[in-house]
Amino acid sequence: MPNSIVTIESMSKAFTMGNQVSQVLSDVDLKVADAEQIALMGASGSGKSTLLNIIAAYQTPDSGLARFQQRDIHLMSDNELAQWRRKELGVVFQNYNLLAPLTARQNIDFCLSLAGKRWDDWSDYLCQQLQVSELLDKYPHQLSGGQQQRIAIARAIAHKPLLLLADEPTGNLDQQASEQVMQLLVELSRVANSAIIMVTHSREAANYLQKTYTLIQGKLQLTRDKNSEQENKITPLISAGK
Ligand SMILES: Nc1ncnc2c1ncn2[C@@H]1O[C@H](COP(=O)(O)OP(=O)(O)OP(=O)(O)O)[C@@H](O)[C@H]1O
Repeated sequence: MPNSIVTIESMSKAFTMGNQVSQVLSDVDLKVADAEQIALMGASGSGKSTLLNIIAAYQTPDSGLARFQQRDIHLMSDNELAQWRRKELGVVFQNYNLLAPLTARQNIDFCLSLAGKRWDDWSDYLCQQLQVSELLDKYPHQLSGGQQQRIAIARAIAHKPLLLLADEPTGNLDQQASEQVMQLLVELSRVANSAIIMVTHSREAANYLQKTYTLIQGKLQLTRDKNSEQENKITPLISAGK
């Protein structure tokens, strides 16, 4: 049995707006093994980003626990959290979050230095694979949305994190660029033993990864497992076409 890098047990989260309570996550359990790659799917508003934010400790659950290896994520001190995020975590945010005063190269370099690393062959390689090598001296405002997204991906994986959390990393990309990103993420997982949890609306993107979990009415279900080639048919997520 491989070690779990992420363990989520009985996780629940609700949001209250006025007198309306919306139960977004309801007793969610999840185990992600070392170097395992999983896609998180589900309808818009089903709670995918909320789950990712809870794993990254940007949000706290109402109940349940989330562990990274043996550490309870929500019991880490601010200092431990900062060190963990710098060294072991990579995050691709939905809105990229590039630092505006820094060039693309400086954005990547900055995160590398926070992890105690320097620009190396892997940095060159992934910029080349993401087709951003020619864009490195530009500032975020000089880049298109898709270009910013690819820089954000490079920045999140340059230090070879043990865990990559990616919120729709191919959301703004054309098909060819999406395929390149997905191939690169699978390669990252292989060469750096990185686990990946990726939120996506794209079945094509999800199919690159080993498993797909789907959030439905607050519950998380395994809906695709490449290893066992077992598919639970959940309409309309999985088409009836043969
Ligand atoms: N801070 C908040 N306050 C109140 N409600 C929130 C908050 N954050 C999220 N929600 C609500 O929780 C639900 C889940 O949001 P979340 O962003 O996790 O969904 P999602 O599955 O990632 O959606 P999408 O695919 O559209 O990005 C939504 O109904 C959203 O309105």
